[in-house]
Amino acid sequence: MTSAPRLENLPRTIELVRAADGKAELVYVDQRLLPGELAYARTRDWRAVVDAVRSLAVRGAPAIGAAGAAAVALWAQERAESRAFADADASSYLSELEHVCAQVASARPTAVNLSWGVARMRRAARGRVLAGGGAEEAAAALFDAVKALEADDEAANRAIGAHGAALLPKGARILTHCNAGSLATVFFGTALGIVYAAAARGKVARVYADETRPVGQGARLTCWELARAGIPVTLICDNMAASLMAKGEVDAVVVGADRIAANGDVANKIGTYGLAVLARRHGVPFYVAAPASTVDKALSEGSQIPIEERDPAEVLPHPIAGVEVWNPSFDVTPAALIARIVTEDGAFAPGDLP
Ligand SMILES: CSC[C@H]1O[C@H](OP(=O)(O)O)[C@H](O)[C@@H]1O
Repeated sequence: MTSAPRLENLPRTIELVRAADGKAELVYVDQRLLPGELAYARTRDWRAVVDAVRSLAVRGAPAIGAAGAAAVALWAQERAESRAFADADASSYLSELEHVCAQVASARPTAVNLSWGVARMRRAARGRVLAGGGAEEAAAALFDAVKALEADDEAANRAIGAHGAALLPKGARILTHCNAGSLATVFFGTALGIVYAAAARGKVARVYADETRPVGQGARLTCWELARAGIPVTLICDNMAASLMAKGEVDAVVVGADRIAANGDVANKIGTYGLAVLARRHGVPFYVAAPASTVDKALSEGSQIPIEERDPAEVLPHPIAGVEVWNPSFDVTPAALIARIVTEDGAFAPGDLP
């Protein structure tokens, strides 16, 4: 069985910091360069953060939620620097705030964490300004609000890990899809957070990682992360999962989520739905790990979840004349195929989410 995971070998994925000059600056791992290079990007420009989310330099539902929040905080800093609050009344500030929040939230449509993180910052800024605070006070309040969101994310992930680890048998062989690891969050991860918590309890024999076409988050990110943490990991092609389950090599499937509808339908990386069908066929429990902020009670069922379609070049880098490409980045797994949804509040049957 595994020993304690070497979490000290994992980077903090994204962090808003105070630079030497006291200004807020976002530091994040540029995940496009992994596994070849662990490189950090630094920016004070909220527009660059939006680009980083769109380009998958920062990806993973909770991580893009933190990025969205930081983008609003960086705008507030830029606004405070650009001109005194005195030359524009609160209503123009709040109008600009709405415009920036809408732009940041539009960076990627499926993960509700992005719009949730932006909305949390919008509330913080509005509260400060409507209470009579100026642009400087609003910027300072947003910096603190982002730090609180970062701390909340890691705490939620560790709670998810503990609840999820309790579901797994000793010697568990776990199949996962995409990357719902520390790299998909501020730190610790959701699906891989369950792996880390279970490994710390000596319950993990091995993780099988789907490569996850077309962007390869499993091959590039999950394998890199688990290997650095000292967790035994085997990479498989997405089309090998069925045979692995047929051989009886999988005790549980554990994946992340980008948005969960009120009835427990789950949007996650494309290919998740197929894994859930295979798991049901082979009697393998299918677990979804996500913070409660991923649950969107405004949507009654999964068919209402917006599914991002990305550049066809991700699938076919060299176009072939006459060949169309369909590249949805997510799919929806019906609640009926899910054994438990694990949040920081516990492990729930899909229809019983609080
Ligand atoms: C911890 S949830 C991460 C979630 O996000 C991933 O998508 P992407 O890499 O495109 O941001 C995938 O759906 C993961 O399950």
